Amino acid sequence: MHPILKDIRLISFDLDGTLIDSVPDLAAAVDKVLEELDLPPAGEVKVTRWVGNGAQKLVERALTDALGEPPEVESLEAGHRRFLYHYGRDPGARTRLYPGVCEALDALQAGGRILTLVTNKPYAFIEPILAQFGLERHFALCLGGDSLPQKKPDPAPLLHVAAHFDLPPSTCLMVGDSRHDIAAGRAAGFRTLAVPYGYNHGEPVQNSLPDALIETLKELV
Ligand SMILES: O=C(O)COP(=O)(O)O
Ligand SMILES: [Mg+2]
Repeated sequence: MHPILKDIRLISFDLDGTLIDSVPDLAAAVDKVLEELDLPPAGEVKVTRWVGNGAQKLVERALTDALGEPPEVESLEAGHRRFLYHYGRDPGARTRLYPGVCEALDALQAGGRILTLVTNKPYAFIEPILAQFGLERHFALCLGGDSLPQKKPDPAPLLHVAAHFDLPPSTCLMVGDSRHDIAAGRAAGFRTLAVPYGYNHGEPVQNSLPDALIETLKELV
């Protein structure tokens, strides 16, 4: 067992870039939106740097890049709607689990810890993706980026989770791939653990000074 788990009763996992490599499907949906607008495709390398602040922000970054200036409000809203449509058709088609995810979730759950999911991804996509990998039974509570008025890096989703289970934040751990996970965790009073293989706007997540860093989730258990 990793030493950071001592006294930890609840763990909140980030989804994109932590449990799943979702960029192939996110990039495909972004590129469909751009294609409908006769704009050039963005591709996976750019999308990897844009993931992390939810679907609308992803579309805004893609449109800004393609247009050379921020989109009008109406174009952004339309692009966001088209993105949700395209991504929602099969959100897990080319998405893969990272190594060690199943083993870690199984072992942590068997060890009696409460597992929760706190992602900035829209809530509607969580269940189909978890179900595709047989992971839905692991999580006692899932929050999407649109579940509350605030999303990570705001601490509100994590504070909501801790309060829901009536636990002090100091007994909770946030596990994520980006500076938004570490900032939210720290602001909520959670302990923080980072994985380096995900998406962090092209910056090493170590720069956010998490309490600990592991190479894969296998190291947790
Ligand atoms: O949808 C996003 O932008 C990122 O989602 P995440 O919070 O699961 O990394
Ligand atoms: Mg992430």
